Amino acid sequence: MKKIIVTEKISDKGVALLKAQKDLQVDVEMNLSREELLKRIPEYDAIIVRSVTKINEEFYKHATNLKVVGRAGNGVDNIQMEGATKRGIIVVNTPESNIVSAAEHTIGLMLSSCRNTVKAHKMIESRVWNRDGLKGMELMGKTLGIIGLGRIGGLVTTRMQAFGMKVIAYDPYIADARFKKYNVKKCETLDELLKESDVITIHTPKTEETMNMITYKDWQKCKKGVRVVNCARGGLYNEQDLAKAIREGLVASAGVDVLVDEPKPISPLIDLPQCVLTPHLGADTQEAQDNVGIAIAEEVIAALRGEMVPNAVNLPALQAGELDTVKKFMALGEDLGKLYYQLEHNAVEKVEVIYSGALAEIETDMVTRAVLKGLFEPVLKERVNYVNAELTAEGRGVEVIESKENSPVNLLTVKVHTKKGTFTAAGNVNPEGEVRIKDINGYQFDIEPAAFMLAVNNEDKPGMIGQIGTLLGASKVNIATMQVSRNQQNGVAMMFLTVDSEVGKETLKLLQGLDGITKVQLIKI
Ligand SMILES: NC(=O)c1ccc[n+]([C@@H]2O[C@H](COP(=O)([O-])OP(=O)(O)OC[C@H]3O[C@@H](n4cnc5c(N)ncnc54)[C@H](O)[C@@H]3O)[C@@H](O)[C@H]2O)c1
Ligand SMILES: O=C(O)[C@H](O)COP(=O)(O)O
Repeated sequence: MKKIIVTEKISDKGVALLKAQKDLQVDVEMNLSREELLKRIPEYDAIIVRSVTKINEEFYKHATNLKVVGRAGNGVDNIQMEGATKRGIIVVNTPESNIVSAAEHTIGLMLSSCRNTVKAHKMIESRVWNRDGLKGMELMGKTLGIIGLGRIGGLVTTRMQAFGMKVIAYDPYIADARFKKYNVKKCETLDELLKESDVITIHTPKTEETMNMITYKDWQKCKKGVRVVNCARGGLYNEQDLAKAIREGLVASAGVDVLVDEPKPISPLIDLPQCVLTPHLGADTQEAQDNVGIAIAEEVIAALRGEMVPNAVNLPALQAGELDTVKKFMALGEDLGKLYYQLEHNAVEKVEVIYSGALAEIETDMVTRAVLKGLFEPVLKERVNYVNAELTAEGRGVEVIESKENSPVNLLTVKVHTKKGTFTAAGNVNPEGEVRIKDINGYQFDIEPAAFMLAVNNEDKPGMIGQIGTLLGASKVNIATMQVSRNQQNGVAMMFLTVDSEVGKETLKLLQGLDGITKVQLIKI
């Protein structure tokens, strides 16, 4: 039975969904110390975390059985991705599930910091009714600078346009079309945004590039009295520098949901009355947490069962509509890949994956990964999977070339190059949606892959089929299908059989000894 540990609070609905799975054991352990977690993690196949648990190299070294990291939320900066990928651990998150809550909280922080709401509340709490020093700033007509026009940046844009703000944005990684779609002026540089904005809101991920993106000298470039909101990640601006800029009046206010040292409540911003702070509450609404909990439960369950997961962070993204088509070609690619090491034993130097005809139109990245997974599986077993298939090839010095060909025929061809020659296998998915192997080393077939198959090379002469059938019959192996192919009369022919059960070593030896049989190999798919 696979085991999942949940180390941070996710919604009851998410936990209930996990617990409803009969083939999974779920442990919710929210108060484990780091030491306890590292001690227990070898038992688990999957872990579900939020933004606090650090999934780093130290963690992976202990997580010897781990297959899935589920991030119940959006940002994955607490998860070291390279470590997961090289170990074949799939990382899944729920990027869309809490973005509305995060956008609304951004706006809440913007309004409350621009209107001194918290300072005013504190005064009333101490029974003082005094409006002096509490004058705020209206947002209508002001310029809002959005750093990072992604999902949340986009939601904040449309909402603040409704407030009558002019929105400008800096995001060097997105196409101009997105700026147009949101009717937002594109800033070519961060400086341009800093100079023009009355209010700045940050919505980038935390990366090496975005850490400390805004420092003291940058606040000096801004309009005096600029306001800032950060509902993205702690550390995107330098907190010491922002505090200095606020104390000097360069920045009028800050709305802050995230701190660089969180969850420790340590920051120079905390003591400044111009700041409104919340303890990373952007995603903390009933709605977002229900969405996130259910979504992460579904994804982790699917990933543990080896199914395709739409939000796998360390796998290529697939659109919902593509998923079904791609899945079928992945099955074909994996089967073709699996043939090589079961039929040949030479070290692989290069793999070519050729997509012909309509296949060239599909999203091929996952299919190529499936070919590589299938190729290495007979020798590496479960150590290779879709996540680390490309890295596995690279690590073994295998060059991978993917190409697309115009052709009237739809075909997926895998060519495995070795010092001793090239092995070729090709196939397609027929109109009924069934996988078919069409060609092995130039021998034409139409084989429906099965769990147990026999590939036989034999002299092209009478009596070959009969001998094989008789021997397998005597060994109580039932033949499901049998196809014979040859390139030339009286040359070497190839037979391909699917059988209903495993063929024992003894039977294989007897088959190998039959007159005219040159090679017999058992293939397991
Ligand atoms: N406070 C919360 O509770 C909360 C909730 C959800 C998300 N978040 C955080 O909000 C942030 C945004 O989330 P999202 O879903 O909108 O992400 P997203 O990936 O949809 O958008 C991020 C955008 O930032 C841009 N970007 C990256 N580097 C940049 C740079 N150097 N300069 C300018 N732009 C850059 C990207 O091109 C992208 O368009 C993330 O950091 C996420 O972790 C916080
Ligand atoms: O990235 C996110 O989803 C938000 O920052 C929320 O983080 P949390 O799950 O720790 O609240």
